[in-house]
Amino acid sequence: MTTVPIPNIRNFSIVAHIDHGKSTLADRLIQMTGGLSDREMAGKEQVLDSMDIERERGITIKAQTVRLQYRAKDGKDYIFNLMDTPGHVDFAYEVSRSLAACEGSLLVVDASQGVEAQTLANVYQALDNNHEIVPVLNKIDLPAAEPEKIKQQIEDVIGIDASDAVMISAKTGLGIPDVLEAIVTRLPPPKGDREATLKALLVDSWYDVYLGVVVLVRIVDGVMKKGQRIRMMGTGAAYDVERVGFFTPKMQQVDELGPGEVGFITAAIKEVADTRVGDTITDDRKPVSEMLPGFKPAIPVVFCGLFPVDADDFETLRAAMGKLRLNDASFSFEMETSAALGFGFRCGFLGLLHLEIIQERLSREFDLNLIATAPSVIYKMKLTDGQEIEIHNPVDMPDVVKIAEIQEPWIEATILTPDEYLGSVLKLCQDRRGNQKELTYVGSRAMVKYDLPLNEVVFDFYDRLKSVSKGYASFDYHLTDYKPADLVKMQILVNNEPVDALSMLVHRTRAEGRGRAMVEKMKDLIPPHMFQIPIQAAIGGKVIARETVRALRKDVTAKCYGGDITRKRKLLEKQKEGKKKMRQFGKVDIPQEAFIAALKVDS
Ligand SMILES: Nc1nc2c(ncn2[C@@H]2O[C@H](COP(=O)(O)OP(=O)(O)OP(=O)(O)O)[C@@H](O)[C@H]2O)c(=O)[nH]1
Repeated sequence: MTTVPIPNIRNFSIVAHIDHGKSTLADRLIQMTGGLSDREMAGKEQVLDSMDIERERGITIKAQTVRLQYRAKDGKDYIFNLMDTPGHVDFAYEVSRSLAACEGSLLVVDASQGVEAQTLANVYQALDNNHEIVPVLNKIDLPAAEPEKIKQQIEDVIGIDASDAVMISAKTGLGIPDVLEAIVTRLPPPKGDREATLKALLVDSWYDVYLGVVVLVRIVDGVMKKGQRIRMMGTGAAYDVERVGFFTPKMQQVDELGPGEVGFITAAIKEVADTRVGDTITDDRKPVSEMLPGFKPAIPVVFCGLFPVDADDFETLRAAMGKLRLNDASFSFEMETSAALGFGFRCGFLGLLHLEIIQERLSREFDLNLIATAPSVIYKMKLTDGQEIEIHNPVDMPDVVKIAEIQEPWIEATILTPDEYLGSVLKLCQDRRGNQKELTYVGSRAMVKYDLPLNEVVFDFYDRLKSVSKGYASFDYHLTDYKPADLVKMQILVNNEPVDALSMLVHRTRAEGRGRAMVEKMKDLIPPHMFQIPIQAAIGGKVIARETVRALRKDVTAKCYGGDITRKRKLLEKQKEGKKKMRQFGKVDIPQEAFIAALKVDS
């Protein structure tokens, strides 16, 4: 039994910064190797992005894999397994698991833009996985392309040889044959032992309405066959393999998958939750003794409450979330009740983009109108009685006198920005309690590294960064550690009663600014009532900002002089209708927009 190279296979990913052309290149590779006919490609711009929202936003969310057949210039036939990876920082975890299943990466860099924050983050992950890297300069059709300069940049910043980078235009198709050849000649083949006991990596799993749970596997040793009884080593569960196959991207079934191959299996697995991504799959009758290294599970880092605007939608919301979770184990939810917003769910996400995508899918695919409460991170609290607890909902915060210390998560952020916006970027980071760690230059652009509290980033950091840099700055981050923080629970009181859905944990120095901005927004959006309504931001018993909604002077019908009764009725009807979209809170009706606006303030 020996581990040998499997010479006719190449497994690789494409790593790139968002918009540098990863999906366009993937489509070209599929097209040139005959995976799909031109007719099938037509009308679908990006074949690998299967979800509508993905296509619309141009962001690849769920990692997908296709098998391509290629006859190289050496006259031999090769099998390529192209593992698609998402480019956005929230999905770094999905990138890492795709990378673990292959031996090499094409590093795509936009020749008119150069190296960006996610280029760095993704290529470092590929290098961590011992990948061979082939640099590919894309968009050389653009007049602004500067391939020689960008090659130098790749060498200076990333430290890999870019002298024979492949120059392409994924859009026009120029240079694509060179990419195919480079995959054969420059990326290493996988290694494995066909005679050994089955050992495979569980790369991904998802729910398909026709096939049930589909598991994406990378075979390391041995073979996986139809009818074979397999065991998932992490969970201990055993299954009989029903189908074996791969995607071209069309589904194709085969009898078995051998070492070095990537493909899918189905096996009467009930739920995606029964499969653990990173698990080792082996033969149930003669299991291997050692598991593959696997990878860390994706854990939610950002939380918020989601409440239906219309209370009658609660069950629909529950069902919709259940459906989304079937294919996204990193999204979590549990029921929550709020005095202000009624029944809803506390949800956990990988990051802000993940939150936005889920929210958008709920409203678009399930036609739900939702209010999201302020995003929160996980805080660690040491209590005076020695207990340690974790909190991601300000509502659960214990009484301050019981808290000995609060700790919050910090991140290391890498930001690349054109020099002219550097001042604004530094100010933004500084305002968000950041500590600058490093400032270097990548060509004419500055690269800054900052330590920042995650809690300051989850609000609107990314939007602000884009706006202060006119869209030119790029950003990537990873969690580092927890540090003690002077955080306080800020409450918003409407008519002297705290509105639970608007509570948040903020840094003491930032509380006043945020509180003031929130009460100002609410003041403009809460309609006048028959009485005066104070709106206050408070920490403990101390009011830090206050606005007042003045009382209505007259009854709405007063100006009708008691004359025209139908007109009077109409006015009353109208008033009633307006009320429907409000939340009755104590004696005050708060419109939905007021919640949404208060939670969206930037300060
Ligand atoms: N001019 C030019 N435009 C290109 C080229 N390749 C891609 N584009 C365009 O660049 C944009 C981004 O391309 P995508 O392939 O969606 O980029 P991506 O890296 O997959 O982005 P994400 O899926 O968001 O990670 C699209 O509008 C493409 O049409 C190229 O070679 N030349």
